[in-house]
Amino acid sequence: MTENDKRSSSSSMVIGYWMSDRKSQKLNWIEFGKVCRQHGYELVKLDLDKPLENQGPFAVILHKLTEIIARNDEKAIQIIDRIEQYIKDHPEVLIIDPLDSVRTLLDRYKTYNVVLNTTLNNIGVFTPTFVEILSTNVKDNIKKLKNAGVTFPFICKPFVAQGTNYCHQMSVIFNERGVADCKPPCVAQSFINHNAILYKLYVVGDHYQMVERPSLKNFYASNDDRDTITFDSHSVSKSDSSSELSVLDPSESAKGSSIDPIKLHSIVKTLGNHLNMSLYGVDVVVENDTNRHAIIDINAYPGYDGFPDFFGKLIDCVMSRRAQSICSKAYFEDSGFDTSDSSDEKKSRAKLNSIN
Ligand SMILES: Nc1ncnc2c1ncn2[C@@H]1O[C@H](COP(=O)(O)OP(=O)(O)OP(=O)(O)O)[C@@H](O)[C@H]1O
Ligand SMILES: O=P(O)(O)O[C@H]1[C@H](OP(=O)(O)O)[C@@H](OP(=O)(O)O)[C@@H](O)[C@@H](O)[C@@H]1OP(=O)(O)O
Ligand SMILES: [Mg+2]
Ligand SMILES: [Mg+2]
Repeated sequence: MTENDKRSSSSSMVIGYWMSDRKSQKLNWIEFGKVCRQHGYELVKLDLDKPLENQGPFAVILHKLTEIIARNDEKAIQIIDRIEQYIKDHPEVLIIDPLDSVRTLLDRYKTYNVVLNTTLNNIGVFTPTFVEILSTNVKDNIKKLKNAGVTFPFICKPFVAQGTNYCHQMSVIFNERGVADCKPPCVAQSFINHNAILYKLYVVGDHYQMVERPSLKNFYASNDDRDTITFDSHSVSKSDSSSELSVLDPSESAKGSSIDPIKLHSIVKTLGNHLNMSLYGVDVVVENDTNRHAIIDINAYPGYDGFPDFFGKLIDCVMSRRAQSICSKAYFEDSGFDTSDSSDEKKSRAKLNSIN
């Protein structure tokens, strides 16, 4: 009897997972195996070099494939194609999270547009003005920045948001001379002064948690010829970061910004609907003086550093998402929809949403 035969004859359902060894070590992932067993699930690591058909059957696929999607070389494309084919052939499998939704978050420009298209603006939550920079032509870029309303200082972020070794390399640009330092393809985004405090919202299905982190200090449009500052975001906003870029000028008082729990709740509820993701993180800063809340970054499957009982909430998320998907499939089938046809399912999901 093979491992797969044994599995299919046992009563536990299988969660196939993949994340890098580095990530699983960081999360102490072995512990999650125990939590899964307590809830009737078996946790099996996917072998991405082999067909998934021989490794299942899976009830759930749980992954952090950001670095493979972002790699985009021949081998990576083959791996992702194989996973997508398996998902297509097995519509009953729950995937956390859908690859298309993850792809959106891997593109900072698309991500900011998602936020822009929500109603969050009505409650004082916004995404700072941004524009995509695709060329190295400084004159054209200055024009583009002006037309979009991006103001100095602004922050330049690589298009790719996660999973590469350059995606966290950023710069703060103070003047037209600095525009030459933009490294396309990137997104230029107006800098929001926020007294060097970042709020990270970690979301696991219906649960979320806020943690406070250090952030960049206040910067002002300078009349002088100030040089561009370049930095690695991971040296600024980790729980143990102590970058000199986070130290406020002596003339500034570190007045605590007032984070609004209702706004945070609305951010999670609203983005949950728009992103179609269960595992993500939202970075928020509170603008000095106005108290408006700015969403400056959204990450697929973030670090969850400081999230209490992450594994308990993760298994809870898996189980409730499975229940939702089983109920909605039953509803669609009762309504005569073909659930193997994703366009049909989209139409009926819209109908279901309008009823709920
Ligand atoms: N528009 C902005 N205004 C002010 N500060 C910003 C802005 N955008 C980013 N920052 C600062 O730069 C840091 C890095 O930006 P961002 O969160 O977009 O990078 P990242 O590499 O995607 O981070 P993560 O590690 O969370 O994925 C933030 O933690 C914050 O301190
Ligand atoms: O380094 P941490 O553990 O904190 O997690 C970071 C995570 O690294 P990982 O690869 O180890 O998951 C990053 O993913 P990649 O860019 O590497 O894809 C990205 O999601 C960050 O936003 C996370 O930072 P956080 O937002 O939680 O502070
Ligand atoms: Mg961030
Ligand atoms: Mg990010």
